[in-house]
Amino acid sequence: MQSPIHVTSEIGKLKTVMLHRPGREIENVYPDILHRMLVDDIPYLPIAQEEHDLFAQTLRDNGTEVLYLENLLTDALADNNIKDEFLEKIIAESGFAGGAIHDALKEYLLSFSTKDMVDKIIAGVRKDEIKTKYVSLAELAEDKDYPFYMDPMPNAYFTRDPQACIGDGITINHMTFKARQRESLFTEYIIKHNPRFADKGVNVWRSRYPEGRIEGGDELVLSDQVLAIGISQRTSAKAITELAESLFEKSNYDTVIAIHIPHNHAMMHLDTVFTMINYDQFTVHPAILRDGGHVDAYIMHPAANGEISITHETNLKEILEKALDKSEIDLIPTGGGDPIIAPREQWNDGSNTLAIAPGEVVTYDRNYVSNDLLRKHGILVHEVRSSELSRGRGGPRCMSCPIVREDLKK
Ligand SMILES: NC(=[NH2+])NCCC[C@H](N)C(=O)O
Repeated sequence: MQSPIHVTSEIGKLKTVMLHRPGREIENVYPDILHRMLVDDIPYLPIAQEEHDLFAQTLRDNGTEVLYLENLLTDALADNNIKDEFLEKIIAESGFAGGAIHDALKEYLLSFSTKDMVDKIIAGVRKDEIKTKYVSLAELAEDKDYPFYMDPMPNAYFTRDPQACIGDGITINHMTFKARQRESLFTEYIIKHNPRFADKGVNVWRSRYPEGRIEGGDELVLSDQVLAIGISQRTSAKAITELAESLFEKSNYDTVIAIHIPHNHAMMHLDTVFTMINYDQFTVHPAILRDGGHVDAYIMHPAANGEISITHETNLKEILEKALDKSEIDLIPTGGGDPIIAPREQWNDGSNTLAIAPGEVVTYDRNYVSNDLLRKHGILVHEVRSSELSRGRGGPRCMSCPIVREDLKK
């Protein structure tokens, strides 16, 4: 049976992608919680939606089927028992496993249609929206000034991170910060219960329950055998080891390249500093390279008795040439490597390109220096508007989760 998931590279023609159109969750962010919500500013919602619609249209115009997370989840919850089970879990993961607040939240959420309920869960539930049967101490005395029972999920439009499709399977991710951890429960229900995926033989390489932290922004599918992954603020060595073990045992993958990157907010994921855009071309933010183009990378392969061999290598070009069997790799520096332009454009996701076919990418219009340079290197660039979307600290790659890509010609 053909799996409904098929991603054997970062660059094969993008056939199906999952997005989330930003909604009311954006307007539930206010200055005091910016840090906790992992954003630096508050997008202006109507324009963010307009920009997002244009992004989705650019993908459709280029032959990509666009699926929306909110619709996939709604369809996954069509059966009332499953919907009930999901609600119990999401309310528990929001901090209320039982009690008066749990009961009131459940009753409130059940009063919506399933689609509106999904939108509401993403948007967040304010304390003044519900009435509890009796007043608990928690209600009276805990976080008195905090306005939410269920936090908004303003990062939901970065569909890249809660999961990642690799080969005919998926990792459903244990995300790092509380602000995003509930997002991958959506993926779990979509894979288990949406008719498009349920009982279709989708391999779950790693579920969201083991402790090690991992996010899709760190998972780069370089080929049908090679995965690159960031050791980053969001992805731990423990999770990478577990994923490598699972892939080596159950899939075609025999090489995992773990690349250590700085652990900070500007470079939270590998895809904020490094993306693949053609058979032999990559964008790279010069700040991750030491003199001579060196990084700290650990190359993992299966060894005898289910063990894993690890070698430490540092020359990024050579690592990629060897892993992809290319005689020459072209590393294109974000912002041309200029000491001001490079970090400025990287901050607004100048390295976060989404390849929609080999040598063809979608990027933010604001990163014009990087975009011009990509064109000089022969890349076809589709620019999308980015004034508001970029405020969430993610670009076209972060905003998209490829579900199906065409295989590359060998
Ligand atoms: N794949 C990515 N680079 N995603 C960016 C996610 C940005 C989001 N504000 C976060 O901190 O989680």
